[in-house]
Amino acid sequence: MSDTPKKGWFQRLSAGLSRSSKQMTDQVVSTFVKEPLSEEALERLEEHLIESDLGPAASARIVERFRALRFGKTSDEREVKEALAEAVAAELTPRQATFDPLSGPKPYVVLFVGVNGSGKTTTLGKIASDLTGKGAKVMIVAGDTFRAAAREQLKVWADRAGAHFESRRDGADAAGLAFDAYAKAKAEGFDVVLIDTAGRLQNKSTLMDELLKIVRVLKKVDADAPHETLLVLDATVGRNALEQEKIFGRTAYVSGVVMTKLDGTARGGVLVPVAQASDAPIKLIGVGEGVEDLQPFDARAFSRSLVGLED
Ligand SMILES: Nc1nc2c(ncn2[C@@H]2O[C@H](COP(=O)(O)OP(=O)(O)OP(=O)(O)O)[C@@H](O)[C@H]2O)c(=O)[nH]1
Repeated sequence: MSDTPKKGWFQRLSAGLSRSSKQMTDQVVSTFVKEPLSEEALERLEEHLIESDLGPAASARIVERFRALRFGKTSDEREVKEALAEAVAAELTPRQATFDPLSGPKPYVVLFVGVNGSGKTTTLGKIASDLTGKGAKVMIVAGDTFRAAAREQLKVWADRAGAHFESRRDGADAAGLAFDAYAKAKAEGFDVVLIDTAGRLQNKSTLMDELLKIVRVLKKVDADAPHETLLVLDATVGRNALEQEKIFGRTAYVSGVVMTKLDGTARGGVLVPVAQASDAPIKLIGVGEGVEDLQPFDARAFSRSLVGLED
């Protein structure tokens, strides 16, 4: 992730966000390039921003910034895009934070939560590959003990990354597995422990009970564990991501949000209301299926890519 050369990294981000940037700028830019800034144009801008899923509150603030700019007839495409990027970045910059499991206590325990299909397993696998690539000793724990397919998929990622893999079968107690795996990781000098969790029935209390139980037993080993709880949200579900954030954010003590599949949607702007609704900052984003497509969240770079500007 963070070791990827900056240029390639930005290009991947822009390629991933191309559908969103087209949606964001096509109408917005043409509105302002063709005519001077008017109340009517500002109203249309607000509509376009809301259609791009930026949410009503942020859209209204962005429009206010545009009103203050007082574009004349001469405003060109670049000027409009720069202003839009700056306005989006102003919304997102306070909501970014870094994910750095190698600078904390060892073993650094990261819990992954989110509904099935959100990209949890893939995100965990990409992080594992990045960390082993940096020479870290990594353990992956398959906390979804009910689904053989989930376990197998995770095992493939563990093998690919060269990470140690811990699992149990057929609905074994996930908290028991997490406790034993963490104790082993501690005894054997692992740097990082990545724990996948079940994501079914996100609205049912049993799932939250199971998550809380995992957290409780990890704290028996170290009161500060898990050191990070990443909530993985799929951008393609649009504003449903806000609902998921609410459900998990309420109970799971989320410390960071990962938004995946930003390449699979024209509505990448949804990151803005999610970032603002969440107590936890955005730490990583997924813009494709490859290992290099999981990137640290950089509000400025994201905002520039979202409107189709270069770095
Ligand atoms: N295009 C794209 N696809 C992604 C991204 N992240 C994950 N995926 C794909 O999304 C699908 C679901 O990802 P998983 O990692 O299996 O999701 P999960 O949350 O673990 O779901 P379960 O395996 O059902 O528990 C897979 O086909 C991934 O390859 C991304 O950033 N971009």
